[in-house]
Amino acid sequence: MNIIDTKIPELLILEPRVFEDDRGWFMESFNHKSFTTLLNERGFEAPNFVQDNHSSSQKGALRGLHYQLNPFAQAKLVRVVQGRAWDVAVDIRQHSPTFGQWVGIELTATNHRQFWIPAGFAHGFIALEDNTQFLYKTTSYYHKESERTILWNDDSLDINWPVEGLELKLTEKDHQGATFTQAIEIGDTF
Ligand SMILES: Cc1cn([C@H]2C[C@H](O)[C@@H](COP(=O)(O)OP(=O)(O)O[C@H]3O[C@@H](C)C(=O)[C@@H](O)[C@H]3O)O2)c(=O)[nH]c1=O
Repeated sequence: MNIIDTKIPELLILEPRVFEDDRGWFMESFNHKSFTTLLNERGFEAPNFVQDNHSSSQKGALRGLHYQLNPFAQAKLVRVVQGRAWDVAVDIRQHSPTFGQWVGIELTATNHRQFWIPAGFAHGFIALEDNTQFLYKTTSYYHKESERTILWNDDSLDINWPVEGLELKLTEKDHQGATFTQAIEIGDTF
Protein backbone atom coordinates (compact mmCIF):
# COMPACT_ATOMS: atom_id res chain seq x y z
CA MET A 1 0.00 0.00 0.00
CA ASN A 2 1.21 3.46 -0.85
CA ILE A 3 0.56 6.24 1.66
CA ILE A 4 0.44 9.86 0.56
CA ASP A 5 0.77 12.56 3.22
CA THR A 6 -1.25 15.74 2.93
CA LYS A 7 -0.66 19.26 4.23
CA ILE A 8 -2.66 18.24 7.33
CA PRO A 9 -0.61 15.46 8.96
CA GLU A 10 -3.64 13.53 10.30
CA LEU A 11 -5.26 13.29 6.85
CA LEU A 12 -3.81 10.46 4.79
CA ILE A 13 -4.40 9.18 1.29
CA LEU A 14 -4.09 5.42 0.92
CA GLU A 15 -3.43 3.65 -2.34
CA PRO A 16 -3.93 -0.09 -1.91
CA ARG A 17 -1.83 -2.44 -4.04
CA VAL A 18 -3.87 -3.64 -7.00
CA PHE A 19 -3.05 -7.06 -8.48
CA GLU A 20 -4.11 -7.30 -12.11
CA ASP A 21 -4.45 -10.44 -14.19
CA ASP A 22 -6.49 -11.83 -17.10
CA ARG A 23 -9.62 -11.97 -14.96
CA GLY A 24 -9.49 -8.40 -13.77
CA TRP A 25 -7.90 -7.23 -10.53
CA PHE A 26 -7.79 -7.80 -6.78
CA MET A 27 -7.01 -5.56 -3.86
CA GLU A 28 -7.31 -5.63 -0.09
CA SER A 29 -9.73 -2.80 0.54
CA PHE A 30 -9.07 -2.94 4.30
CA ASN A 31 -6.56 -4.80 6.42
CA HIS A 32 -6.82 -4.11 10.15
CA LYS A 33 -3.22 -5.02 10.90
CA SER A 34 -1.57 -2.91 8.19
CA PHE A 35 -3.92 0.01 8.85
CA THR A 36 -3.09 -0.10 12.57
CA THR A 37 0.63 -0.27 11.79
CA LEU A 38 0.59 2.66 9.40
CA LEU A 39 -1.25 4.90 11.87
CA ASN A 40 0.87 3.80 14.83
CA GLU A 41 4.06 4.48 12.85
CA ARG A 42 2.88 8.07 12.47
CA GLY A 43 2.05 8.32 16.17
CA PHE A 44 -1.71 8.11 15.66
CA GLU A 45 -4.10 5.81 17.45
CA ALA A 46 -5.67 3.02 15.42
CA PRO A 47 -9.45 3.14 15.07
CA ASN A 48 -12.11 0.60 15.76
CA PHE A 49 -14.65 0.68 12.95
CA VAL A 50 -18.26 -0.09 13.85
CA GLN A 51 -20.34 0.92 10.82
CA ASP A 52 -20.03 0.66 7.03
CA ASN A 53 -21.97 3.12 4.88
CA HIS A 54 -22.76 3.17 1.18
CA SER A 55 -24.39 6.02 -0.73
CA SER A 56 -25.21 6.43 -4.38
CA SER A 57 -25.16 9.91 -5.90
CA GLN A 58 -26.14 11.58 -9.10
CA LYS A 59 -23.73 13.92 -10.80
CA GLY A 60 -23.75 17.26 -8.95
CA ALA A 61 -24.99 15.79 -5.66
CA LEU A 62 -23.13 17.52 -2.87
CA ARG A 63 -23.20 16.05 0.63
CA GLY A 64 -21.70 17.88 3.60
CA LEU A 65 -19.98 19.29 5.40
CA HIS A 66 -20.96 16.78 8.06
CA TYR A 67 -19.66 15.63 11.43
CA GLN A 68 -20.96 14.29 14.73
CA LEU A 69 -20.15 15.89 18.06
CA ASN A 70 -18.48 14.01 20.91
CA PRO A 71 -19.01 11.45 22.29
CA PHE A 72 -20.31 10.32 18.88
CA ALA A 73 -17.55 11.89 16.76
CA GLN A 74 -16.65 9.68 13.82
CA ALA A 75 -13.40 8.95 12.04
CA LYS A 76 -14.01 7.84 8.46
CA LEU A 77 -12.19 5.80 5.86
CA VAL A 78 -13.81 6.71 2.56
CA ARG A 79 -13.60 5.52 -1.05
CA VAL A 80 -15.44 5.40 -4.35
CA VAL A 81 -16.15 2.09 -6.11
CA GLN A 82 -18.02 3.44 -9.10
CA GLY A 83 -17.89 6.88 -10.67
CA ARG A 84 -15.96 9.84 -9.37
CA ALA A 85 -16.18 12.18 -6.39
CA TRP A 86 -14.27 15.14 -5.11
CA ASP A 87 -13.88 14.66 -1.38
CA VAL A 88 -13.00 17.24 1.25
CA ALA A 89 -12.09 17.20 4.94
CA VAL A 90 -11.96 20.35 7.06
CA ASP A 91 -10.01 20.57 10.30
CA ILE A 92 -12.43 21.82 12.98
CA ARG A 93 -10.21 21.09 15.99
CA GLN A 94 -9.83 24.47 17.70
CA HIS A 95 -6.35 23.79 19.08
CA SER A 96 -4.97 22.36 15.89
CA PRO A 97 -2.29 24.30 13.99
CA THR A 98 -4.32 23.58 10.84
CA PHE A 99 -7.69 24.64 12.31
CA GLY A 100 -9.97 25.84 9.48
CA GLN A 101 -7.78 24.34 6.76
CA TRP A 102 -9.03 21.71 4.33
CA VAL A 103 -7.73 19.02 2.00
CA GLY A 104 -9.60 17.96 -1.12
CA ILE A 105 -8.85 14.94 -3.31
CA GLU A 106 -10.47 13.11 -6.17
CA LEU A 107 -11.61 9.60 -5.39
CA THR A 108 -12.51 7.43 -8.35
CA ALA A 109 -13.35 3.82 -9.08
CA THR A 110 -10.11 3.55 -11.01
CA ASN A 111 -7.60 5.34 -8.78
CA HIS A 112 -8.75 3.12 -5.85
CA ARG A 113 -7.75 5.87 -3.47
CA GLN A 114 -8.99 5.91 0.10
CA PHE A 115 -9.05 8.95 2.34
CA TRP A 116 -8.48 8.63 6.09
CA ILE A 117 -10.31 11.34 8.01
CA PRO A 118 -9.96 11.18 11.81
CA ALA A 119 -12.53 12.54 14.25
CA GLY A 120 -12.38 16.33 14.55
CA PHE A 121 -12.90 16.95 10.84
CA ALA A 122 -16.01 17.96 8.90
CA HIS A 123 -16.44 15.94 5.74
CA GLY A 124 -18.19 16.36 2.42
CA PHE A 125 -18.05 15.38 -1.22
CA ILE A 126 -19.51 16.15 -4.60
CA ALA A 127 -20.30 13.45 -7.16
CA LEU A 128 -18.67 14.23 -10.49
CA GLU A 129 -20.47 11.45 -12.35
CA ASP A 130 -23.92 9.88 -12.22
CA ASN A 131 -24.19 6.73 -10.17
CA THR A 132 -21.19 7.50 -8.00
CA GLN A 133 -20.99 4.80 -5.36
CA PHE A 134 -19.38 6.05 -2.16
CA LEU A 135 -18.36 3.64 0.60
CA TYR A 136 -17.00 4.44 4.03
CA LYS A 137 -16.28 2.93 7.40
CA THR A 138 -16.92 4.88 10.59
CA THR A 139 -15.67 4.55 14.15
CA SER A 140 -18.93 5.60 15.83
CA TYR A 141 -22.54 4.77 15.15
CA TYR A 142 -24.85 7.25 13.48
CA HIS A 143 -26.38 9.51 16.11
CA LYS A 144 -28.84 11.94 14.56
CA GLU A 145 -28.92 14.36 17.51
CA SER A 146 -25.13 14.77 17.42
CA GLU A 147 -24.98 15.40 13.70
CA ARG A 148 -23.95 18.87 12.54
CA THR A 149 -23.59 20.54 9.16
CA ILE A 150 -21.30 23.40 8.17
CA LEU A 151 -22.18 25.25 4.99
CA TRP A 152 -20.32 23.69 2.09
CA ASN A 153 -19.55 27.11 0.56
CA ASP A 154 -18.72 28.99 3.75
CA ASP A 155 -16.74 32.09 2.79
CA SER A 156 -14.10 31.79 5.48
CA LEU A 157 -13.29 28.18 4.59
CA ASP A 158 -12.94 29.11 0.90
CA ILE A 159 -13.11 25.51 -0.34
CA ASN A 160 -12.25 25.13 -3.97
CA TRP A 161 -15.18 22.86 -4.94
CA PRO A 162 -15.03 21.73 -8.59
CA VAL A 163 -18.61 22.83 -9.28
CA GLU A 164 -18.23 24.51 -12.65
CA GLY A 165 -20.84 23.30 -15.14
CA LEU A 166 -22.56 21.12 -12.54
CA GLU A 167 -26.16 21.37 -11.47
CA LEU A 168 -25.88 21.08 -7.71
CA LYS A 169 -28.18 18.85 -5.70
CA LEU A 170 -28.26 19.42 -1.95
CA THR A 171 -30.65 18.48 0.83
CA GLU A 172 -32.44 21.22 2.75
CA LYS A 173 -30.30 20.29 5.75
CA ASP A 174 -27.13 20.99 3.78
CA HIS A 175 -28.49 24.24 2.32
CA GLN A 176 -29.09 25.37 5.89
CA GLY A 177 -25.76 24.42 7.39
CA ALA A 178 -24.13 26.71 9.94
CA THR A 179 -21.38 29.06 8.91
CA PHE A 180 -18.00 28.09 10.26
CA THR A 181 -18.08 31.16 12.54
CA GLN A 182 -21.50 30.14 13.92
CA ALA A 183 -20.27 26.61 14.56
CA ILE A 184 -17.32 27.99 16.52
CA GLU A 185 -19.47 30.45 18.46
CA ILE A 186 -21.99 27.86 19.61
CA GLY A 187 -19.23 25.45 20.54
CA ASP A 188 -19.95 22.93 17.79
CA THR A 189 -16.29 22.25 17.13
CA PHE A 190 -13.73 20.05 18.81
C1 LIG B 1 -25.35 9.08 7.72
C2 LIG B 1 -26.57 8.21 8.05
C3 LIG B 1 -27.82 8.52 7.59
N1 LIG B 1 -28.89 7.75 7.89
C4 LIG B 1 -30.22 8.13 7.34
C5 LIG B 1 -30.73 9.49 7.81
C6 LIG B 1 -31.46 10.02 6.62
O1 LIG B 1 -32.83 9.67 6.67
C7 LIG B 1 -30.83 9.35 5.42
C8 LIG B 1 -29.91 10.26 4.63
O2 LIG B 1 -29.03 10.87 5.54
P1 LIG B 1 -28.10 12.08 5.12
O3 LIG B 1 -28.84 13.00 4.22
O4 LIG B 1 -27.51 12.66 6.34
O5 LIG B 1 -26.96 11.32 4.26
P2 LIG B 1 -25.61 11.92 3.73
O6 LIG B 1 -25.81 13.34 3.33
O7 LIG B 1 -25.05 11.00 2.75
O8 LIG B 1 -24.72 11.93 5.05
C9 LIG B 1 -23.37 11.56 5.01
O9 LIG B 1 -22.64 12.59 4.36
C10 LIG B 1 -21.24 12.39 4.30
C11 LIG B 1 -20.62 13.60 3.65
C12 LIG B 1 -20.64 12.03 5.60
O10 LIG B 1 -19.53 12.42 5.95
C13 LIG B 1 -21.40 11.05 6.43
O11 LIG B 1 -20.90 10.95 7.73
C14 LIG B 1 -22.87 11.35 6.44
O12 LIG B 1 -23.09 12.52 7.21
O13 LIG B 1 -30.10 8.23 5.92
C15 LIG B 1 -28.77 6.64 8.66
O14 LIG B 1 -29.77 5.93 8.94
N2 LIG B 1 -27.54 6.28 9.12
C16 LIG B 1 -26.41 7.02 8.84
O15 LIG B 1 -25.29 6.66 9.29
